[in-house]
Amino acid sequence: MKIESFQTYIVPPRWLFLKIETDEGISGWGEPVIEGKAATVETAVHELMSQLIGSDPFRIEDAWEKMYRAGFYRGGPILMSAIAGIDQALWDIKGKAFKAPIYQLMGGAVRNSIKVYSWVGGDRPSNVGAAALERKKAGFTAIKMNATDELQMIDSYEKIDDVVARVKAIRESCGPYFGIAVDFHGRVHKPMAKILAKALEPYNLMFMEEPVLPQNNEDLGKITELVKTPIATGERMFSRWDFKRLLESGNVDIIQPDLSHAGGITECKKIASMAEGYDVAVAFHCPLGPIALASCLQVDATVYNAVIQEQSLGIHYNKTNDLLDYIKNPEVFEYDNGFVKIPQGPGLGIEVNEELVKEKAKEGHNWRNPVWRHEDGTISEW
Ligand SMILES: O=C(O)[C@@H](O)[C@H](O)[C@H](O)CO
Ligand SMILES: [Mg+2]
Repeated sequence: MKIESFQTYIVPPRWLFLKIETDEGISGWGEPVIEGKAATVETAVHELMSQLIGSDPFRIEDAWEKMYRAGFYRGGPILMSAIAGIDQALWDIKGKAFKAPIYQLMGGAVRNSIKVYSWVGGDRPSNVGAAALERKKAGFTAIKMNATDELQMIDSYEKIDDVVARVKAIRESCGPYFGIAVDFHGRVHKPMAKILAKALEPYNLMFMEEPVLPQNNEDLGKITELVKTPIATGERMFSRWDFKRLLESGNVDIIQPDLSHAGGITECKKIASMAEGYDVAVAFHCPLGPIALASCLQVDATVYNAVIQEQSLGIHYNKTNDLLDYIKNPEVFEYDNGFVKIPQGPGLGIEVNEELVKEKAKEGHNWRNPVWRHEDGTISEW
């Protein structure tokens, strides 16, 4: 079998899909995207794919090493996201060719399903508390919320009180054992991160995410000295080489590589194995589309230390939304009591609705991260 051709599709709300075709009629799908830079990643996909046309799609490790090593420059969000989507599509092809779900080709399953969390938003404590309770009633056992817009180096204790009030509202509406994760989103500078972490500690969080920016990961030790709360980070780290120092530091409890940003199925399985050696858990990051989610679930099936899966389906997970619209078999994501079952179909287990993808690609998208500014006019962390 040979890789014959490929197409990329920029589709709403902010995604990029890739289809790779072989000379034997089997094709596979990937989702190579970094939010806000879809067109840049698309260009990288085209450059990388030009070196794969004509090669054997089953030699995924070889394709990965070629994309990673032969280019001299390596790593970072753009290249690793491009590699990620190509890698997913090659695994999808291989699974379909062998008529097996990808996890069967990766050593087989250690679990049948994985716990998921939903995201909740809202400015007022009462709204956030009610939104979390709706998720709980819909079957979720855990949610994640953003802490705040930004906390600058020195900032107001009023903002700290506001975050605490929202977390308290969820704790009160959903009870003592409901999972609450708080995403600091790298928006909280170190001096205030210490204060916020301490203020949230009494609420028994499931985890605190990106308490500092990944560029400042050495400061995680300052946080772990202060609080017992599990620390999660990794959505902006892109390879084993990015994760190795973090794991060696001992200052992380849950890593969150993204299957569409960090080199795909092949690389994320390896990152997860490294973490297992440090007794560190994995919660794959995935605020993305159906191909990314399907890829995560295949790897979750094989990773012993995977503890929970992010996914962008919320309270309406059993109704129509962007993620489900793009596939012909939305029932493949089967939710039950806060868990989603591992899909069992060949490859990624999803049937992409190609007609709709083509239709939506005519519309495309121009999604950009919003730009925020502080009172004094300076740019805010997003
Ligand atoms: O943990 C999350 O899902 C967020 O941090 C998103 O990745 C971020 O807003 C970029 O889309
Ligand atoms: Mg995050």
